[in-house]
Formats: sequence, C-alpha cells, structure tokens
Amino acid sequence: MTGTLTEKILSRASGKTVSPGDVIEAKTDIVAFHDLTGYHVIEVMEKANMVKVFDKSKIVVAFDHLAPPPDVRSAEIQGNIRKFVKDVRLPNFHDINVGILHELLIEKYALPGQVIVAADSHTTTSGAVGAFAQGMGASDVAAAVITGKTWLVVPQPFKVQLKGSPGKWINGKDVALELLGKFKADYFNGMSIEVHVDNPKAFPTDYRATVSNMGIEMNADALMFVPDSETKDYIKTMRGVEAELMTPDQGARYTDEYTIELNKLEPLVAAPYSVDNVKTAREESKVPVDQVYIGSCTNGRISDFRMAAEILKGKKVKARCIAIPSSYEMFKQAMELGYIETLVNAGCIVTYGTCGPCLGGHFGVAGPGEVIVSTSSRNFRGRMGSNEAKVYLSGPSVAAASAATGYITDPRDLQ
Ligand SMILES: CC(C)[C@H](C(=O)O)[C@@H](O)C(=O)O
Ligand code: SF4
Repeated sequence: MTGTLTEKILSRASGKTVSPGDVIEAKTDIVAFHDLTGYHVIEVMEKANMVKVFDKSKIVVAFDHLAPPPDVRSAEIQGNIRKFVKDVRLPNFHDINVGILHELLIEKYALPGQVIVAADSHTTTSGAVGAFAQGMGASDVAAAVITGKTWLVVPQPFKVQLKGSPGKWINGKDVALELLGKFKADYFNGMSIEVHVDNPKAFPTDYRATVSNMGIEMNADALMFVPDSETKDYIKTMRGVEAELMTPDQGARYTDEYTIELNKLEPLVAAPYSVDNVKTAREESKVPVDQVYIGSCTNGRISDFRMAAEILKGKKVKARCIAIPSSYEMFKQAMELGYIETLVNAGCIVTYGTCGPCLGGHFGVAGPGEVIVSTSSRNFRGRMGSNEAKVYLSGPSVAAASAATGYITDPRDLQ
C-alpha cells in the first residue's frame, strides 16, 4: 500500500486499510471540549444517562470562550463543568488561567498520527503537528467521550507543497489567505489537505498552526502538515517528548496538488465579509482602522508576538490595540522576551488565555461602523460584535503595522 498521511492515520485508527469515501469507525486518541460547547457535551451525556468516560487520560478540557467569565451565566456554565470534571476526576483540565483549547492541544497533547476530535470547528489546528484533527458537534463529541470512537468519512487527499522561505513579514496567515483567495471557501469540502514543507525550519510550527487552524475556513475535513524535523523539535522543546513521525508513503496518490513559492507571497488581508475576499494589504491601504486585535488560536503564538513587538517597538499606536497571547505559556515567553513590555509601552491592552474578541464575546467587542484588523479566523458579518462593523483578517505584521499608523498597512511601507 502507498498511503497518504490521511489514509495511514485512518487505517491505523480503524484497524483496516481505508480509501477515500469509506465510512469508518475510528479510535480517538484525544477527545476535547471547552466551556461553551462542554456545557452541551455534558448535557447530552446526562440526558442519555451515560456519564462515563472511555479513558480519563485522553480527555482534555479547557476554559477559553467564556474566560474569565464576562457575565453570571458564563460563570454558572463554568461552575457546572468544573463540578463534572471533579466528579469524573479528569486530570487534563485547564481552568481560565491556562489558555485556548487548540493552543493547549498543540503545546501539550497532540502527536503525529493521532485522531483528535473536539467540540469546536478549529480543532483542525492540531494538524500542525501531523494529527488528523476534526471539529464535531456536541453529540458526536459526547459519544467519543463515552466510547473512545467516532465515525468518519475518509476524505479525498489534496497535496499542498510549500517551497522556499517566506519573506520577513510573511507568516502562516498569508499562506492560509493565499489558499482561500485562490480556491475560495468551499473548495476543499470533503477533502483533507496535506502540506509538505520543503524546508522545515523556514516554516515553523507556529506558522503551521495558523494554516491548519484556517483549514476549517477552507471547509477541509482536516489540514495536516506532514510531520518532519521541525515537528520533532517543537514537541521536544514544548514537552520533552521524542515524537514518532508518521509520514505519507513515497508515491502516495493525491486527488490534486498545488505549490506555493513562499518567497513570492505578499502580506495579505481578507476584507469584509468573507475569509476568501482576499486582497494585498497594499490594495487596502487607504482604509482607516479603529481597533486592532492580535491574538486567538489562529495567530496568538510567540512568533506572532515577536513580529508585532518588532513593529511596535518605540512607537505609539494610532488605533486601539488589544493583544492576547493564546496561552499562559505564550504570555510568559512573550513577557520574558520583552514583547509584552514593548506592546504595553506602545499603548496596547494585553491579557492572556481568552477567545474574547475573536468571536465578539467580550474584552473588546466591535461597535457599529468600526473597522477592525484582526489576526483571528473569521470576518463574517457580526463575528466580532456589531453587524455594522467591518473586520479585515491579517497576519500579525499587518495588524501591528495598522495599529502603528491607524490605516491598513503593509509593514514594508512603514517609515
Ligand atoms: C463557539 C465555537 C462552537 C466556535 C467554533 O466551533 O469554532 C468558535 O470557537 C468559533 O471560532 O467560532
Ligand atoms: S480563539 Fe476564536 S477561533 Fe479560536 S476557538 Fe476561540 S473563538 Fe474559536
């Protein structure tokens, strides 16, 4: 058999050789939920009178959407989930001070070759380390929590090849937006995207996580990076673990493929109101900006804060700027490296470990008529607050440069 990564992972997980289109039952290596959907997952289990867990060590719970609770209802929901976690004695529980679920999954749990399901669409993020990771609804996740199994349709594999090295201000977001601009938001429906990186160190795990995260915006079932030396180093550095790499076989057959020359990419944005309304940042440079958000499970990692700090060093922001590293670990690293100090001196508001403004939840909801530049995942109408707000998605360099000037700005155009 000459399998793709998708086929190899799903063959292992189902105990038989699979092909695209097969409906399979797969063993799950990690099952996860957060506060907002966890509430429903537990409700489904309770209503079915099946409050049991297939393997406590394989369940991950994190509070992020409602962290810290913005209202009484959120505090109540978190209280109920805390009680569940305590009653069932789940060891992998992360309260409001640890981070966004998807960030914690790649920092602490996900491994190449695993099957991961979680009650959140951006579960694809764990594809950054070569896991087949898919978001599911609360009932499917409840079933996986109870049985350790899930059902899947084996997707059609699509290959993306990344060649060369990206320019100074380019990161994973520009690759994700390049794919969205080229193929549009529904093209990859029923497919899994496998990204092969020619030069592993030129495209680190932080960047990969952004692309995998946006896999769901492309409608892909999964977006996995073929694990390589960079994956091994990342897992070793973050957890001290030697990861085993599962990779596609030589000669694996893909439905189609597409090559991106990283050095040709320009800083991109997705203009309102769609993730695939992609333009260069320069094309939108006349647009005045009210608020900038640097953070989320899409782009809240240390390399994002490095870029933002490099741009904002010694400057004062001209648009309100909210900056939220995606976890305690990312915040701590950013603090130790001086990035938090740089951002605070530039006039940014900084906290950590919340989804907050990404989904218009709290900590900086967009008002009517406001223009927001955000490093997060989605820009549809109403996503970050008012239906009359306009959200432009970008990577951290465009976001920070836009905060510095008060207009959408390509970082290469900064004085
Ligand atoms: C609230 C949750 C169900 C949702 C998701 O599934 O993605 C959220 O995280 C988002 O980004 O829109
Ligand atoms: S940060 Fe945004 S995209 Fe990520 S899980 Fe939270 S709401 Fe969803």
